[in-house]
This record gives sequence, structure tokens and C-alpha cells, in this order.
Amino acid sequence: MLKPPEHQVAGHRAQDGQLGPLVDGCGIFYKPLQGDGRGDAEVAFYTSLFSHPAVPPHILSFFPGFHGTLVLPASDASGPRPHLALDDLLAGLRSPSLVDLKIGGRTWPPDCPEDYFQKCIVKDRESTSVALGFRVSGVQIQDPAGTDAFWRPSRAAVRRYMVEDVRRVLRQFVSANPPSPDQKPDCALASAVYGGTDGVLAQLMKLKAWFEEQALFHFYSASVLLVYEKDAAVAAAGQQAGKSSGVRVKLVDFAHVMEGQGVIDHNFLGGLCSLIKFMSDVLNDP
Ligand SMILES: Nc1ncnc2c1ncn2[C@@H]1O[C@H](COP(=O)(O)OP(=O)(O)OP(=O)(O)O)[C@@H](O)[C@H]1O
Ligand SMILES: O=P(O)(O)O[C@@H]1[C@H](O)[C@H](O)[C@@H](OP(=O)(O)O)[C@H](OP(=O)(O)O)[C@H]1O
Repeated sequence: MLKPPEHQVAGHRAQDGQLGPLVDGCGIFYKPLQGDGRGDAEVAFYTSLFSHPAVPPHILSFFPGFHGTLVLPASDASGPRPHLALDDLLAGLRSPSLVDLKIGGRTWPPDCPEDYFQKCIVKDRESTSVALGFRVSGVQIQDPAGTDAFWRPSRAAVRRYMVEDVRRVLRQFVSANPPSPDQKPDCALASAVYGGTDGVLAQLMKLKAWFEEQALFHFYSASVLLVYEKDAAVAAAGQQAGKSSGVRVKLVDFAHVMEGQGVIDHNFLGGLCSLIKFMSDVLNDP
């Protein structure tokens, strides 16, 4: 039985008769092929990525597994439509906290249509993309009281985030106290989620090492998606050493990936370095 994902923090949504992704509850996330060639571009990217001999397996694990395309009834009732079949990155998680971070100071690919360029550059300038090399696209954090409720700022609120808001959200994301204008995020879970041998920073450093040399693809408007569950992070934070929070660090949204043509993707790499610095600051100065 296909249904809209329960936990989606950004992008097009299958609600109110809109076109958006569906999940089958058995581990597959179906993303409808978007128009304007974006869907076809995303299929071409996944096909190329998973068949390219130069992409190492430990890098492939940052991407959702790709299972081809499947024609399914679209969520907007427009009829049958091809969907990308991807691993559901939230599979097996009951109450995930997640944040979608769109990477790159510029989100528009070279030679894109003028109206698309105008739309993107306005968003890049008005958000933190130009200033920081990344922006928050969406976030939800499990209620620290341990219930299944979530703190999920509206899309409009997230769009207004400035640098200090981003800093606060990245701290709140790993805090055990509830978001409040009167209380600073306590960052109690920072070492468990951002730190450690398989925490976010360690994983982002592996990704960075690849981006320092890969010249196959340029990732415009793609996101880093961070996912973890508070219970596992709290357990990891309570251990002396070594217990993993199980945080997942993934890349999503490849509708605007271009061939690298032998040039490194300094736009994505710069954003990644900036994100790493932001997270290191949370870890070093909680
Ligand atoms: N494979 C996946 N498994 C689980 N959730 C996913 C997966 N891919 C994406 N998502 C969820 O869907 C959101 C949007 O994904 P994506 O950016 O691919 O969609 P989009 O409609 O192309 O977005 P945009 O409008 O920003 O271009 C992500 O923030 C995440 O919450
Ligand atoms: O992040 P926001 O502010 O929610 O805005 C969306 C985001 O910029 C997407 O990247 C974009 O899709 P593309 O990157 O594929 O253009 C989408 O455009 P769309 O609604 O015109 O598809 C926007 O609505």
C-alpha cells in the first residue's frame, strides 16, 4: 500500500492533491519523475553513478540505493507516472530527527534557462547559501520529552533563516532540551551525533576527501540529509566510548547534477567545508 512519507522535511509533497513521493512501508521511497527534464536528469545521474567504475563503494553508500524506475499512480491523481525507486533512508526508524541541508553557494547549473537562474539566485542571496555555502531546506526534531511529537518549523520560517538561525538549528538538532526562545540548546547529544568515529563529522570528512578529487559530477542544488533517533543517541551519549548513535548521513536530490568534465566541484566542496566547520564549532564549543 503506497502512502506519502510520514517524515519529509523539504521538497515537493504528496499532500493536498500535489505531486510528491510515496513510500511502500517495506523500504522503498518512490520519487515521481519531475517535468522539465528534471526527472530524466535524476534517472540519468543514478544510472551513471551506480555503473561508474571510478566511484568507490564507500562513496556509493552515501546515496540511496537505486532500483530503477517504476510506473505508479501519481499522488496528484494525474494517472500513471514513472517514479524513481530508491531506498527509503528512514526505513526502520519510528521517530527520526532529520535535517535537509542544500549544499553550494550557487544552486543553479551553468547554461540553465534565464527564469530558472533568476529564481535560484534570488533564493541563494536571500538565504544563507551565498553567505555560508549551504542553507537549511527543512528540519524536524523529535520532542525531547520522548513522545512521538516533533518540532518542525514551517517552510516559510525556514526560508527566512539567517546565519545565526542556521547556527542555532544545528545546535538544537543535537540538543536534549526543547527549542525555546528563552533557553540555549544544550548540545547534549553533539558528541554522540556529530562526533565519534562514525558520527556526522567523520562521515562528512570521507565525503569531503572524495569531493577534493572527484571531477565526474557537479552537484547543483543537492542536499545532505542527516537522520538519527534520539533514543539511540541518548544511549550512545551515556556510554563511556564507542557506542554509535547510528546517525545516517546521506545525499539526496540530483535533478541538477551536471557532468564534471574533469573539473572539481568547488561549489559543493566549499559548502561541505563550511558545514564541517559549523558542526566542528558545535562539537568544540557546546
Ligand atoms: N530516499 C529517500 N528516503 C527517505 N526520504 C527521502 C529520500 N529522498 C528524499 N527524501 C525526503 O524528501 C525530501 C525532498 O527530497 P528531494 O530533495 O529529493 O525532493 P524534491 O522534490 O526534488 O526537492 P526540491 O523541491 O528541494 O528540489 C528530503 O528532504 C527528505 O525529507
Ligand atoms: O527550498 P524551497 O524554498 O522550498 O524551494 C524549492 C527548492 O528550491 C527546490 O530546489 C526547487 O526545485 P528545483 O531545484 O528542482 O527547481 C523548487 O522549485 P519548484 O517548486 O519550481 O519545483 C522550490 O520550490
